[in-house]
Amino acid sequence: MLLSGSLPADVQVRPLIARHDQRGVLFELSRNSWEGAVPVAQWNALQSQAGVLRGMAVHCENTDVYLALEGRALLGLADLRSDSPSFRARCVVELDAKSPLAVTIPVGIAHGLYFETDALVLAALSRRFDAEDKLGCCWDDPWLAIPWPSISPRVLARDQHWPSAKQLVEQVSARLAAAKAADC
Ligand SMILES: Cc1cn([C@H]2C[C@H](O)[C@@H](COP(=O)(O)OP(=O)(O)O[C@H]3O[C@H](C)C(=O)[C@H](O)[C@H]3O)O2)c(=O)[nH]c1=O
Repeated sequence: MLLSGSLPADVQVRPLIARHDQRGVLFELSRNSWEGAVPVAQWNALQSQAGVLRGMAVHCENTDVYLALEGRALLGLADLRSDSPSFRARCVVELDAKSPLAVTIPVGIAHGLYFETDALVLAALSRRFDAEDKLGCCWDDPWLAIPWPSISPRVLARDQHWPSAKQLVEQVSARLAAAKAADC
């Protein structure tokens, strides 16, 4: 569910259909035939306690898909693609295992995950993990201005000392251009 702000272009939020019966629930996570489906190269599970924030990260080669399997988390998003029609669009989407959503995050979108409760979040990656394909900025960078609710998250010291989001935009532009050139 979109909590606040506006969704950047190309970010896809797909509600997953829960099939309940007396045994519990089953829902499909992904089908290759769904529009905009991401070919998955790797699956990750992220488990954290309430109050933790992971990110903000931005990838220039990898598309991520996030969904909550247990608990609730907030996904803060911001469009850092300077040539995007929604450049600087930012928002917060709630991932709730009770009404699951799959959120697809294309390249160039900064994202951070705040755990509202203890939670287990699944991430599908379109490419295998490459530490070089991870840039970052602070979750509360004023230029980024993600419309988080009032939170005081626990973050790694590393994630408090990234360059500013404004500087990050230039890095992202250069990397996206290089990735596009390599594809041609
Ligand atoms: C993503 C990944 C990480 N790692 C290793 C690297 C570190 O030693 C350790 C923790 O990784 P990292 O510090 O990158 O994790 P987060 O900062 O929580 O990042 C995660 O959450 C933010 C929001 C993201 O967007 C990242 O892509 C996502 O995976 O696992 C691996 O071995 N494989 C992997 O696929």
